[in-house]
Amino acid sequence: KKTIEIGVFTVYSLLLTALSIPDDGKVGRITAIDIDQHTHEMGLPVIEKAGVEHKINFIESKALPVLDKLLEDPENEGCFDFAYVNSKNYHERLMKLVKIDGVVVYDNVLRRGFVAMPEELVSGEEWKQERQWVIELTSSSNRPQIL
Ligand SMILES: C[S@@+](CC[C@H](N)C(=O)[O-])C[C@H]1O[C@@H](n2cnc3c(N)ncnc32)[C@H](O)[C@@H]1O
Repeated sequence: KKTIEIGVFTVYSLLLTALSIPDDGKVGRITAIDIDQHTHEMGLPVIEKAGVEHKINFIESKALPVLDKLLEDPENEGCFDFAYVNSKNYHERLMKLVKIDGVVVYDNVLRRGFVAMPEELVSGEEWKQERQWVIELTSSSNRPQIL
């Protein structure tokens, strides 16, 4: 019901979330953050056509300050059911904001398939670290679920 999306771009995934959550009459159930308002505006006509604009609270900003601001209010801890994100930089904060039985979806984490390869086939320290992070993240039993 209550979701957060970091990195909206031209609203492809945001539209799907907005169509999927129930329309319970409450506005702004999706907190959508992007540093670039222009790409969001490109997708806005589609959001309007789908009739889901009222569900979205778009914030033009870098994501970290918004997440920190949310966490200043203890009532926001564990308040999100779902998060959609494509960078590991927000992980620690999202673990506080998303409820215990919530779901965090990481987009773009297959990292050129490196996560499925033996480490010796992965070239570059940065990619090795990314690979290791994804493996640890997805094999941990921590809640919320990481998809
Ligand atoms: C790969 S796109 C997101 C794709 C989108 N989720 C979709 O399904 O189409 C990444 C987006 O992250 C945004 N972005 C990059 N750095 C950011 C930051 N520090 N805070 C918020 N948004 C950021 C970019 O402006 C870009 O729109």
